[in-house]
Amino acid sequence: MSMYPVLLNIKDKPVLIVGGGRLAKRKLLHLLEAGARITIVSPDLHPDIPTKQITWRAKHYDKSDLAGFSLVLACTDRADLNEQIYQESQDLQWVNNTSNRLASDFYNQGLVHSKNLIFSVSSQGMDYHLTKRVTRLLDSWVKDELPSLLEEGE
Ligand SMILES: C[C@@]1(CC(=O)O)c2cc3[nH]c(cc4nc(cc5[nH]c(cc(n2)[C@H]1CCC(=O)O)[C@@](C)(CC(=O)O)[C@@H]5CCC(=O)O)C(CC(=O)O)=C4CCC(=O)O)c(CCC(=O)O)c3CC(=O)O
Ligand SMILES: NC(=O)C1=CN([C@@H]2O[C@H](COP(=O)(O)OP(=O)(O)OC[C@H]3O[C@@H](n4cnc5c(N)ncnc54)[C@H](O)[C@@H]3O)[C@@H](O)[C@H]2O)C=CC1
Repeated sequence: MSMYPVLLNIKDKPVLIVGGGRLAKRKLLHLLEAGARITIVSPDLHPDIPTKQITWRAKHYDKSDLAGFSLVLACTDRADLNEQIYQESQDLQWVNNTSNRLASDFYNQGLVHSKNLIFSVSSQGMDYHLTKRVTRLLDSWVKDELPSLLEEGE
């Protein structure tokens, strides 16, 4: 069985990120680019997180934080807590557990943007190192080769 890939129109939709570290920053930037309304629950925030563009709950996570969010990213450095967030979510909530792919409702993908095109890479959770390598190769190809190939096709 394979996973089902989609593009979400997430503009103005509320998204919860639990944890405010390096990984949260990386996932946040893609979500902000797509216009999501982000709330972060974390006692601290990575210095590169743009505080003016998010709502920050400066506290430790508890279950009540999940209320009102369909999409949740569990990005803390505690695998047990990320798992707890996944377990405490309701049926209609989708949780990205970043420390255990086997207890996660959705995965992020390697992304390359080029004008209106989005190229995404996924190993369906099997090998993120491979995904990272292929994404880098794809990025070079999109920059170096694609423009001339598109010109030829015109
Ligand atoms: C299932 C998934 C869920 C999700 O995160 O959505 C997942 C899971 C896990 N990743 C882990 C670790 C790392 N992942 C990366 C990198 C990326 N990981 C990404 C996606 C995904 N990772 C999803 C499936 C992807 C697929 O299907 O192929 C990318 C593509 C996109 C993104 O992260 O946005 C991005 C590369 C893109 C780019 O760079 O372009 C690095 C390297 C780095 O950070 O530089 C490390 C550190 C390695 C190290 O330290 O050696 C761990 C162990 C955690 C632990 O040990 O605790 C788990 C948990 C597990 O596998 O169960
Ligand atoms: N899926 C992926 O792509 C990757 C996953 N990881 C996983 O992500 C985890 C986090 O990594 P980093 O962001 O680098 O760690 P980090 O240490 O930079 O950030 C962790 C954050 O979680 C917060 N946190 C801790 N306890 C909390 C609580 N009770 N409530 C709310 N927030 C809490 C901390 O305050 C901090 O802001 C790693 O341990 C690893 O399991 C790491 C790299 C890639």
